[in-house]
Amino acid sequence: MHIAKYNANGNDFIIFHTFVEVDRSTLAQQLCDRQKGVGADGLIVLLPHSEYDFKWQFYNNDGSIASMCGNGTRACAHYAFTNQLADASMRFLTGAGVITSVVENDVVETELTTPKVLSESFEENGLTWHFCDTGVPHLVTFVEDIGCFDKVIARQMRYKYNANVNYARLEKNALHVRTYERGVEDETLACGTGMAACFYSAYRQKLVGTSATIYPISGDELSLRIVDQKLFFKGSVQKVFETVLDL
Ligand SMILES: N[C@H](CCC[C@H](N)C(=O)O)C(=O)O
Repeated sequence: MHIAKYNANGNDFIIFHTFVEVDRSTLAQQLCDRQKGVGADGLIVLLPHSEYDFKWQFYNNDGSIASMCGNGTRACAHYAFTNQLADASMRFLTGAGVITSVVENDVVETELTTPKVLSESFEENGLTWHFCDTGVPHLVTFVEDIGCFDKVIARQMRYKYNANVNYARLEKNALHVRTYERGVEDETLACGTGMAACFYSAYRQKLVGTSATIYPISGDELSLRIVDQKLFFKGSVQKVFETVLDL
């Protein structure tokens, strides 16, 4: 099995393409295991599709299926273009709907799904939470010091609301974001839909304009912009290696 390992600003993925659509939850757990496998936050499998350039299967590293993955869309778009599976501008089907991504060298911009507010903002654990869906559900809280990211609180909120949990610090027109990711069950170095949820929550409160620079804990720089209620997420991706596994 030919696979590629991608790094999307600290969120890392194993990617391959195939004609065979089967449940790959167990394979995802095996390949994503950082001690016994290749190691990654998720597995992305590209499959043929009659209407779009391809469709994908996305698995978190615990084998759970997620409908969307912002960083994953950028990595798999680069993979698809590099492997001549799609042109530089492509449309592919995810569990959250059709995604458009555009590849330009190592920079990829994805038009995410239309964001949805999931509840009124609320207080819990001494913090104000905003709840939205940017392809998957995200809780967002704004803090003065991103160092106060509390994994115990994040884990508790993740299970109570079955959502990813983000702490964000606003700085002029930039956001610093830390994310506890559902399905990884830990903080990841970057979470695309999480960064988008933080930007969208800040935009709705008029804390940022129609675009902003976002810094995940990896320190990389990404950008988000909103046009006619559509979110555009842009940043670099890196193919770390490709190899053949005798699976
Ligand atoms: N862990 C997420 C899916 C991956 C999201 C993240 N890796 C991204 O870049 O959006 C969930 O199960 O809701």
